[in-house]
Amino acid sequence: MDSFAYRHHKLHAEDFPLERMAQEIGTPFYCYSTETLIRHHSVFCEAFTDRDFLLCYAVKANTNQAVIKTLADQGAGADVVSEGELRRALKAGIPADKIVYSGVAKTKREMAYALEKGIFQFNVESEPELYQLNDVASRLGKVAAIAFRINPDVDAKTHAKIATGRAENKFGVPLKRARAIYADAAKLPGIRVQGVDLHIGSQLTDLAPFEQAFHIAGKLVEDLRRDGHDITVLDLGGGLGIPYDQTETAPPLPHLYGQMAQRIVGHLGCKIICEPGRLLVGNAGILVSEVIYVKKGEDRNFLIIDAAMNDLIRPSLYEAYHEIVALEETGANPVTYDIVGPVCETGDTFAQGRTLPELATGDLVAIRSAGAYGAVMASTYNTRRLIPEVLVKGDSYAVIRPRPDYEDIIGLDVLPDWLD
Ligand SMILES: Cc1ncc(COP(=O)(O)O)c(C=O)c1O
Ligand SMILES: N[C@@H](CCCC[NH3+])C(=O)O
Repeated sequence: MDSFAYRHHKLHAEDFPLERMAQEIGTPFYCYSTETLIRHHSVFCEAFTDRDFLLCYAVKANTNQAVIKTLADQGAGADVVSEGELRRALKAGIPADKIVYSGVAKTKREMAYALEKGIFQFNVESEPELYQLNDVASRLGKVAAIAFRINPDVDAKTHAKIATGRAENKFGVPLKRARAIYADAAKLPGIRVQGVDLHIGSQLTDLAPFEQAFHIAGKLVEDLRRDGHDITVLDLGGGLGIPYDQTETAPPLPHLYGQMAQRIVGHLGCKIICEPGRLLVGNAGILVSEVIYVKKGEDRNFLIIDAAMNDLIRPSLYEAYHEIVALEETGANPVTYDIVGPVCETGDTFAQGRTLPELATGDLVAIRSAGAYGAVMASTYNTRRLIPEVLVKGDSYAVIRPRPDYEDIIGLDVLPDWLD
């Protein structure tokens, strides 16, 4: 098993008391490992040693305040896409000058907030956004440091819903118009052009699309410098994939990604920014759930667990594979199950045809690789409560986000007088 997998034996290690946690907290819950977060952060940074490098954790992957703080304490910056994420990153202690702001639809309010905080860079994705940022900055007497996110029209060879670098995707400015757009930006008093940015998609399992995109970005940096722009920053985005299925070949490790990046763009002497999200947190988290019923269908066994699509939507939304393991290795006979949740949709299925030791009501299972795009994409569908998030450090754990009371969900609705 490679160093990026959330090590299975950890589930049973004495210092990782999942069964006790389940009793104390109740299921389902997310559990994150401090040790794994720190290891992933350092492995990624080591891939870019000896150069001006900033890791900006894409906080959208997991916005748990303790997770962000753990990475902030390691020196991570942040990639944010909303005022909420910016507030979270600042609250976790990430200095504004280590924060980049991505996203296709930054509002005036969000721009003003980020300018007031003095973030390192706006990654601008369109001309209208450029002009609006110039207006907001000028009004505040500020100058916004920017990179344009370019759309290199590269196929990231990942799930269509998370590929972002093709011409038909909404992201970035078209490469063909990039030089003209940079020329326009250079004339604006509220704007200081400093970089080039890209992000071609998520869960990439092959280096080739990255390499293609980095070539394009590198060539653009050279062209822009020839046009007279002082380009000092190259933001390569995130997207490096993680192993979800241990039976498949693992995606390339960060040191290979780093070597490739340095080979393609190292000579430019730019400050390199990377925005990994999933890679840092994905395999640092699991979702622990309890079996409610085992139900015999016409031709299959359903393992009905207390977690559902509203807690972890990736299998329903992307047909994503997550390994599911029994917490106790009982040695019971293997049984093949469809593993489903309680929500009233057929899509509330975590896995089909999985073989596990025979399980019964009350047994615990862990859904692995659930640290990225898990809790952050949760909803209260079926009026289910958001589930607790727990951080483990050594032999202790802390509930970072407790399970809310039902009244805290239901009481959010304020009835008008005429219904009172
Ligand atoms: C602009 C940007 N940067 C970084 C990321 C992080 O991607 P990943 O979690 O795949 O590393 C994303 C999400 O895909 C993104 O949209
Ligand atoms: N939500 C996606 C990743 C999206 C990346 C965001 N830019 C997933 O679970 O795989």
